[in-house]
Amino acid sequence: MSVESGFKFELHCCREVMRELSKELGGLADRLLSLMSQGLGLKNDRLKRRFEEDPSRKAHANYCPPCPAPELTLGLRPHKDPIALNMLIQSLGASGLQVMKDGEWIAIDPLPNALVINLGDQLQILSNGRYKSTVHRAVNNKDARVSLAMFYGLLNGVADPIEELADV
Ligand SMILES: O=C(O)CCC(=O)C(=O)O
Ligand SMILES: [Fe+2]
Repeated sequence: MSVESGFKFELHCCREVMRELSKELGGLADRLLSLMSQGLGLKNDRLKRRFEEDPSRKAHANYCPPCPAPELTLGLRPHKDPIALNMLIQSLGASGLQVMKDGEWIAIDPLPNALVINLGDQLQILSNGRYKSTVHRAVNNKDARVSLAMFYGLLNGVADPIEELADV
């Protein structure tokens, strides 16, 4: 099998897995948004309805190769995700993800069969600051590390909070 046909074969496999994953995570996102709507004192389907107006789903994979001097580099610089939710799958074995809390970096090590749910800027804006977008980064490691981020949010971004939460 040539490299090229091997690659196509891999992509074909990925497409099915990604379709299934996207479907399952879409269901999870809906459940999370329902709980978050309740947390805001809104109707259960309020956030979901807002996202249905202009939905966006994107997958984004990160690969950090083994690094001989991890203390000198970063895998991903500190940032906030610009979307609403990031449902992140981390490869087991190599840690890397860190979240800023009270001025300190906290390691979020991978656990078997666990997702990391990161809130992004769109939820901070929609909730009028009641939910916070997290600052996070990925440090390098002597071992290779892969993460798969499934982003869920509004395609064209958002400028205003949900009407019921806006300051009057
Ligand atoms: O690799 C990670 O754990 C973080 C990934 C991430 O923050 C991103 O893709 O936006
Ligand atoms: Fe991120």
